[in-house]
Formats: sequence, C-alpha cells, structure tokens
Amino acid sequence: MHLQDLPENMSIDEQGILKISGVSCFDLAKNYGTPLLVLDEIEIKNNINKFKEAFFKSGSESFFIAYASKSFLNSELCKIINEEKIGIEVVSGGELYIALKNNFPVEKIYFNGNNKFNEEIEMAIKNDVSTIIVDNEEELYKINRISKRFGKKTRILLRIVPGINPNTHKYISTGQVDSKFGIHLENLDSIVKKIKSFNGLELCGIHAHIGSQISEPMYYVNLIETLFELLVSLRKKENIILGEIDIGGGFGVAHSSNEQSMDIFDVINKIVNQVEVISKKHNYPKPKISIEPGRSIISTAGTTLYTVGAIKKSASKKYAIVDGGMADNIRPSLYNAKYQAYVANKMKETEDFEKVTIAGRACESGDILIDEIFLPRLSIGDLLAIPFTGDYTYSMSSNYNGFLRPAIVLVNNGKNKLITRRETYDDLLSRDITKNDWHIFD
Ligand SMILES: Cc1ncc(COP(=O)(O)O)c(C=O)c1O
Ligand SMILES: N[C@@H](CCCC[NH3+])C(=O)O
Repeated sequence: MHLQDLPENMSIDEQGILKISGVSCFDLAKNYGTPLLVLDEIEIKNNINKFKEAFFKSGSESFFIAYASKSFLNSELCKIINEEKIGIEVVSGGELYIALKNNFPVEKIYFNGNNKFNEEIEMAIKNDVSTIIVDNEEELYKINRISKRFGKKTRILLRIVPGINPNTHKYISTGQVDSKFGIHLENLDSIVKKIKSFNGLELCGIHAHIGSQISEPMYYVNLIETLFELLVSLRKKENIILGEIDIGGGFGVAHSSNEQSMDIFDVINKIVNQVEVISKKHNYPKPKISIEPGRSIISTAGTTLYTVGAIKKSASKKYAIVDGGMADNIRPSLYNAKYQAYVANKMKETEDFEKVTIAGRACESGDILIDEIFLPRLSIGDLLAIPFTGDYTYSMSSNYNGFLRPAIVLVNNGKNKLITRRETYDDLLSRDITKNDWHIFD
C-alpha cells in the first residue's frame, strides 16, 4: 500500500494516526471498540451528487436515481438519502419497512425482488409506494389482486432478461439469458397482453439489471439498445408507448488500488447520449432514465477498523488475525474480492514493512480478508483500517460463530456520531423461546 493512494477523505496526523474526514481512527476505536464500520457522510453525499451532476451535465431532462439499499441500509442512511433528494430501491418487506419507518417519501421508493410475498406487496400498495418492478408472471396476478382490493392502480415496470453477460463474477451477473431474475423475452408479449386486461396495474416502463461490478460503460449502451428493441416491438405489436427505462445499478467500484472504479460522468454521459440517439432513430418519445446504484454510492464511504489480536507464522506465511472477518465482510470469501489495508496507528512508518496475510477469526480456513499484503510490521493491538468497505459488508453480515455485528459510526469533518450500536450477547438470544409447551396439530 502506498501512501499516495490514500483516499481523499483520509489524512494522517502528527503521530502517524489515520484520520477519516478529520476524525482519528485511534479515537474512534478507543471510544466505540472494534470491529467498527466508519461511514463518511460527506463521501456518501459527494457520490450521490456525482450522479446528479452527471445527468445534468449530459443534458438529461428526465431521470431518477434510486439508491439500492441492499448495499447498506440503516435509519441514518435513509435520512441522508432523503436529504439528497434521490429515491431508494428496496427488495424486501424488511428494507421497505426500514424506509417507511424512517418516513422516506413513498413516491420515491421502487420495489424490486424476484419472489415478493403477498404481505410485502400489500405493505407496498397500502403505503402508496411509487413503483413495483415485476419480476415474473405470478407477481402480476398478486399485484393486480391486491391493488384492486385496496381500490388502487399500481405503477409497474417489467424487469426483463436482456441476455447480456457483462464480464463480472458469475455470482453477481444477473442479465444473462439463463438468469433467475426477470421475465425471459419469449414471454414478454403474452405478459404485456395480460396486463392490458388487468385494471389494477399501470404499465409504465421496462427494467433490467445486468449485474454488479460492471467495469465497461459499453454494457449499459448495449442494454439500452436491447431495451429499445423491446419498446419499439411493443409499440408495433401492442400499440403501447412506455415512458421509462430503468437500467438498474452495478457501476463498478475499486476495493483496492489495483482496481478501477467506473467513471460516473463518462458512463452517465454515454447512457444519456445513447437514449437520445436511439429515441431519435426510432422516433420514440424520449423515456425517463432510471438507475439504481448501490455500491457506487456507499462503498468508498465505508472503512472497517479491526484490532490485531494474534500473529503467527507458518512455514510459508505470516498471519495477523483480526477481531472480525467473514461475519462482517463476506465478500473476500464469497467472491474472492480483493481489499487493501492501512495500519492506522503506523501511517508514518516507511521502512519496516513485511508481507502478511490478514485472517479473520471465524472457524473457516476461507476466512481470509486479505491474502498477502505488504504492511508496516504488525504487533498485537495494532489498528487495521480496510477502506472501501461500505458496500455489501454490514448488509451481508451474520452472527456466524456467535460473533456480534459491529457498531457503525458516522463521521463528518471532525465530528462523529454512533448510528448503529454494536450487537450484544443478549441480541443473540432475543428471538429464542425457552418456555414453550409442545403442540400437536389437529
Ligand atoms: C435490481 C438491482 N438493482 C440495483 C442493484 C445495485 O447494484 P450495485 O450495488 O452494484 O450498484 C442490484 C444489485 O446488484 C440489483 O439487483
Ligand atoms: N452482494 C454482492 C452484489 C450483489 C448485488 C445484488 N444483485 C456484492 O457484494 O458484490
């Protein structure tokens, strides 16, 4: 790790301690303990504003940004997202509940998911959630039935499978022909015909999400071409004009200095241009462009702090074992994701470096956060900071091995506040029922 790679929101104080948005990592660890997820509010807002500015600069007249809350969600984040006046995309009753309880404006909530329960759809419709994205035929019936019961007409988009394979990890590729997400194209016409006869539904557009960690704008450009082929075909066959295309999220972010994040200005510019050009070509009214970025908003805002608790050497490796791991960041074990790290209390060290593997403390040999990285020689008690861990870490965390989920603290220009408390041992027991009689079903 080279210090010139230090993210812009980080600095180093006179004692060689890493600071995030002006707050010392040493103080954060001392006050809140580790593992600790530190979120930088300014960085979140900057990332959101990059998208907004990119749309404005590209001359887009009609766009909608829905933050993909699966990448990270808590009450404070709902507030921040709302302050920035963008929308939110949810994929379950749970995410929807968090948004609703935090008074997130319902007219800016999009509801996705590939097997929505009746109760979840009811929650959405009862609360006037703006749009439900339909993944499959069965959902049409459910949404229509529930809408009619509430005397409402629900705005829907159809999620289709565009048949695009965007060169990303197969676990996070979602738009290829055999995907489990969305309506396969051979079924689209019959589904659209059905919708016309359902008076609880208002078909407003089409949706596709090709996957996550997409590194090339070209995939979005191709996606728009595919979506327009469908729009034009539906206009011809069914005589309908749709006013919105939602192209999902997935804009790639770097989790280490060997990777590159997608240039948001460039990709949005290409998307807006492509829509402009193709609408003209087909003489199709320019649709609203919706996007659902998750990681590109939250990733760089997050840094996880760990304390080194054990150091050991094998014949070929040196391990530093930290007080967290796959239970708070499953991404290295699940996707072989690569991260970088700083020794937050040794930022001025320039000479005594060694190769070390950062291991987690779960009872799994695969619980390795970083396999071999050059760092200042580590000692017990050192504070390790892993940047770019805002996305899909806390939201995919677990209590595996009885570990407690970390606390989350928000920092902003020298200030800090706890926004999610660390779990307690009692949280682990909170759902268990110990005094219960046996029952026999009739
Ligand atoms: C439908 C949908 N929208 C948006 C996203 C957000 O993706 P990302 O966090 O990579 O931007 C996802 C996750 O891949 C998704 O499945
Ligand atoms: N959880 C994944 C992304 C999945 C996105 C949802 N379709 C990750 O960490 O990269």
